[in-house]
Amino acid sequence: MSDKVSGFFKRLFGTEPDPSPAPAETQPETPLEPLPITPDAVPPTPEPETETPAPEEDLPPPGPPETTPDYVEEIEERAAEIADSQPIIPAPATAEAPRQSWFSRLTTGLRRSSDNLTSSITSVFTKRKLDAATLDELEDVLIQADLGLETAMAITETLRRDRFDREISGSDVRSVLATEVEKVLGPVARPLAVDTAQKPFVILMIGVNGSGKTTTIGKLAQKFAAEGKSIMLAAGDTFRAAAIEQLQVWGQRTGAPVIAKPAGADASGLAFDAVTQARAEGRDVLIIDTAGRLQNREELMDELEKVIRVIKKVDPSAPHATLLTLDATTGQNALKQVEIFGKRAGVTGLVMTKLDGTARGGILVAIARKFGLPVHFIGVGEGVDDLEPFAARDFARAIAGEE
Ligand SMILES: Nc1nc2c(ncn2[C@@H]2O[C@H](COP(=O)(O)OP(=O)(O)OP(=O)(O)O)[C@@H](O)[C@H]2O)c(=O)[nH]1
Repeated sequence: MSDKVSGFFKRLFGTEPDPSPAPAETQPETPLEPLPITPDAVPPTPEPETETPAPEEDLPPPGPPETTPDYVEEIEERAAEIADSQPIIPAPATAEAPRQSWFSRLTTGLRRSSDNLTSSITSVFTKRKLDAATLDELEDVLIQADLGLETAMAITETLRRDRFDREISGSDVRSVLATEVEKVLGPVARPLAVDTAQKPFVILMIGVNGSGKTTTIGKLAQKFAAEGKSIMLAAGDTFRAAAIEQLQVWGQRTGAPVIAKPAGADASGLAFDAVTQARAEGRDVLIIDTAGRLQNREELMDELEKVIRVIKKVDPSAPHATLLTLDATTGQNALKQVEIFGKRAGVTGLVMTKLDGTARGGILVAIARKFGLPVHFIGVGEGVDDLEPFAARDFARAIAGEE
């Protein structure tokens, strides 16, 4: 595990990210002229801290006004003012922070989940010998930690088989927990393989509101840029002006052009333009953002299907990866999200974010067992280094509280 610059350390505790930012679900009717891409439209905020990272005091409230030409003009003027007064200096989000290995950041990030589990395990294992009542209690603890019934049963069965009526400590149980969790996660821990024969390799980012799509795109763009890939971003969350600006900030940091239109523009039209342009420019990777949508909103899921159909008009093999971002703090609801987004949008892989903000990290195990979809990345903070490829063993050890 290599050391990386980290800026998240001081933010890990006491920050409970908002799991349900306001939906922006009204589809405006009036098509607007494309805005010129203005990569310097926003100040060089190191990383988005809230759902609406741009200064808000000048902005009208979100909603229908975002779609008016006046509003768009105002944004452009404000962007120009900011650009004049403030040079954009792309900087790593976490430049001044101490270096810390990914494993220790993972452990710190998952501390709420692991503390929850290990303290419950310790309180169950007060007796010296393992009996049936203790096993039942343990099963309840594991189910409450969102690990899922099957994994909970697998763990208690292993203990029943190997340790029944024998002396056992909390740390023995934690080690069985780590082993069983790793068994479930091993097969799904698969890196996101970018097929370099595809120019561009199109990644579509989907998920419910506030699950971390835009932030994840920024972090991925940073990783791809560091690998020397030529990237393009598409601000397909056309519902929210702030999301467009947020992506433009990431575009500046990573040197990636951002295809954008004013808030309210048609998302599928934007996706079409983006794939066409990325193809014409021979880009390696195109990452397309989408508006957050609740999986139970039929019309919004229809719209997502349309975006995919339109992408296929330019390249029938695209999107080459459809990544569902899951906010770990949503717990059991994440299972429903995987099921419905999977059916409607053909999810090819998962990214789980905000594992640092919850005691419910065990949900990833339940999801892995139920769907077997590849888990490509996990996020344990808002900083650019807080997203890493998913490693089953590290996660299993961290959640079981094993150092
Ligand atoms: N603590 C923590 N916060 C995160 C993580 N990933 C994203 N966030 C934060 O979650 C919030 C929402 O992230 P966005 O990327 O805007 O989410 P989105 O899915 O694009 O949101 P919509 O555009 O509303 O659908 C932001 O404040 C992010 O900084 C993470 O791993 N940990």
